[in-house]
Amino acid sequence: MNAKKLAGEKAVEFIKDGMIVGLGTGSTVHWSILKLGELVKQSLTIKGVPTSKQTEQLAKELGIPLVNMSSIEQIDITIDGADEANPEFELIKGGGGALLREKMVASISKRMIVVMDETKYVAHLGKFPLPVEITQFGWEMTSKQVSTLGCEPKLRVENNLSFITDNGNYILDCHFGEILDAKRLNEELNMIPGVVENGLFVNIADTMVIGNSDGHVEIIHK
Ligand SMILES: O=C(CO)[C@H](O)[C@H](O)COP(=O)(O)O
Repeated sequence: MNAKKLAGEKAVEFIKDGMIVGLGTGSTVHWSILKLGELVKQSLTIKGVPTSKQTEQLAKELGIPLVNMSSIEQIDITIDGADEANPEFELIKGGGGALLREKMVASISKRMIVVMDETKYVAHLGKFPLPVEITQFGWEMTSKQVSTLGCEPKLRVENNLSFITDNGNYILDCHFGEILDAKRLNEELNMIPGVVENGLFVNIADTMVIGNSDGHVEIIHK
């Protein structure tokens, strides 16, 4: 059983006619977007707010009408994946590099539904290195300052080149070990000049849809 597909498709059951829907990024929410595309072709009327260029392109190909963030006040529901989630509904996101737009979209959503397979649901965050988006300008200095919080930041590289986000920034992947105070680390990271945003989502998600390889789907509400 494809656990990501199970979770991704299940989450779409929360979407109702007329909603503005935040469209996350990644291989799990991909299934949600495909399903939404199918439903839109039938009769569902929604407007999507994409969290990355990749998602924007997919939504356009599927005929999902899109709306610009700047022309709306609020999003009804955002569906997005996560790299890790704990029972406190705290997340690490940004494995795909879309964390800034993902956090902006989720932060104006009445509800954020996280879709994942069971391997992402963990007791403590921190096995997955925390992505931190930083400006290209002065990145070495920013990296040094991030390291003082207790990690060895690694500049993300793709195809032998520095990875560049949709916003023109770099990503540091930061292994902090077990993150016991996500709220504090989130605040401390974002206080560093040069840090644009980090992948910790605290007090944002309210529903988790977890697909299991044995075929069952668990839905947990905050
Ligand atoms: O945060 C993300 C992208 O920035 C993704 O949601 C996260 O990496 C999970 O991806 P996937 O569903 O492919 O495992």
